Amino acid sequence: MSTQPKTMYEKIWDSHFVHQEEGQAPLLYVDRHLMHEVTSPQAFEGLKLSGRPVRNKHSILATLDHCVPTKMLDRINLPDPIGAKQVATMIQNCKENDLELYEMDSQNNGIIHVVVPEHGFVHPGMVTVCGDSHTATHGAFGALAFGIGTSEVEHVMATQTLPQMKSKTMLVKVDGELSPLSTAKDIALAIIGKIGTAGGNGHVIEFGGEAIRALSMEGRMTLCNMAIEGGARAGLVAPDEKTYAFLEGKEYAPSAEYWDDAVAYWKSLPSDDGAVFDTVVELDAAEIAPQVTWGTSPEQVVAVNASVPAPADFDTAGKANACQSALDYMGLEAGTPMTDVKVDYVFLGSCTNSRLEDFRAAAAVAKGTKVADGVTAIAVPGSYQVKKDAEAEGIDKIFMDAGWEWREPGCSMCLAMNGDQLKPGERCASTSNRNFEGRQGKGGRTHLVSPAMAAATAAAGHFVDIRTL
Ligand SMILES: CC(C)[C@H](C(=O)O)[C@@H](O)C(=O)O
Ligand code: SF4
Repeated sequence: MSTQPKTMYEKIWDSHFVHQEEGQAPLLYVDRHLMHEVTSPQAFEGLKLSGRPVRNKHSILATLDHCVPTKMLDRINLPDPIGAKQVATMIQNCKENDLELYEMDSQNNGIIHVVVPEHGFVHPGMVTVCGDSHTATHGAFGALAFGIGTSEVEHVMATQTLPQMKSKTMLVKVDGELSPLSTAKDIALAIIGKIGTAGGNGHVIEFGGEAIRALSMEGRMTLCNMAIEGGARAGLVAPDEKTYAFLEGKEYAPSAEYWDDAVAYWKSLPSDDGAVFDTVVELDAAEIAPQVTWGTSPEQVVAVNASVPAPADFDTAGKANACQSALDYMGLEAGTPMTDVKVDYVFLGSCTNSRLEDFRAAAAVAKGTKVADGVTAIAVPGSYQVKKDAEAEGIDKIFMDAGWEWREPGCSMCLAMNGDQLKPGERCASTSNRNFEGRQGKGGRTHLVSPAMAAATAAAGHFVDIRTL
C-alpha cells in the first residue's frame, strides 16, 4: 500500500477531522480551549441563553491578562471600570461552569500564551483554540493552534468542535546559523519583512531548517507567536527532543505511565520526507541582523544599521503610500539612520518576549547600565512564574539598579487596555508583536525589537546596533 507523504498540518488535520456536511465547512475536533477575559463573555452568555452546558471543562484553561494592571495596588482595586467588569465576569463565568482560572493573585497568573506552556497544557499534535490571535504561539509545540472569534468560542464550548476550512501549507525554511546577537524575534521580523503581512494569507506556516531546530522552545514560541502577523492562520514547528524535555514533568503533560506512548505518537507528527507544501520561502539565518520596525505594520522593518526608507524605495504605489503615511504617523524622516531615532519609552514584555530567556537576554545588556535621561523603561514578566524565576537569578535587581520599573505580570503595554500606555506622540521600543497606529495608546509610536535591543535602547535613549556594543 503506498501512502502519500503528508505535511505535519495535514496529519493533525486528518486526525481531528470529525465530519463534513455537504456544502458546509469541515468540523474539526478541538483538544484544548484557552480563555481570557476579553473574548469570552458573550460566548458564556450565549451558552447560558441556549441552556447548553460546557461539553468538556477539562479542555479549558483560563487566565486574566489583558485588563490586569501591572502595578500591585491597582490590581487590588482595578481603576478601570470596563476592565474591572471583564475580570469580574470571567471570574463569575469560570465559577459557574467549574473551569480552572488563574486569578490575578494566583501564583499561576500571567499572559495566557505564557502560562499555558508553563503548565504543559498543549502537546504536540493537539488542535488548540482561543479567542485570541496569538494562539499561534502554541504551534511551537507542533500543535495546530489558532485564534477564533467569540461566536466560535461558544461553538467550541458547546460541542468541542469547530467548523474550519482547510488551509494551504507554507514551508518557511531558515537554514544557516544565526549570529549570537540575533534572536527568534529577528527571524520573525525578517520573515514578515520578506513575505509581508499578507504573505501567509490562507496558509498554515511550518517553520523548518537548521536555524529553527537550533532555537530553544522559548524562541520557537516567539517565532510562532508572530506567524499571525505574517497573515498565516497558524505557525508550526516540528516537535523534537527539546519539545519533549520541555514538557516532561509539567502538570498537564502526559504522566510517566503514558509518557513513552505519547512520545512515540509525537515522533510520527513531523512532515514526511517528500511532503509537498503549496508555498516555500527560504531565508539564510546568517543574513538576519537585529531588526527594528520603522512603520505602523510589522512588515515595515529594517536591519538596525539601515536607515528609515523613503516611499521611492518601494516598487508598488500601495507600498509607497503606506510608507508615506507611516512616516507621517511615526514622525520620521526618510534617510534617518535608525540608530539616530530617539525613544521615550521601552517596554520589555508581551506574549512574544516575556519569558525567562527574554529577561536573561535583556538583563545581560542592561547590567551595569542606566536608563537614559527622559526615558521610562518597564520590565513586565509574562507570568508570576517568570517573575519568580527571574528574581531567583537577581534579574529584577539588575533592572531596578539600571532604573527600570519591575512590574507584575500581564499584557501591559502590548496593548493599551490596562493603564500601561503611551501618551500621544511618545515613541517606544517594544518587544511586543504589533506596531499598529494607537496600539500602545492613542498617538503612540511603536518600534518592534528583540529584548536585547530593547535593553540597549533604554540605556542609550536611541536605537543601538547591539553588534557594536
Ligand atoms: C484582545 C484579543 C482579542 C487580541 C487578539 O486577538 O490578539 C489581543 O490579544 C491582541 O493582541 O490584539
Ligand atoms: S500580550 Fe499582547 S499580543 Fe499577547 S495576548 Fe496580550 S495583548 Fe495579545
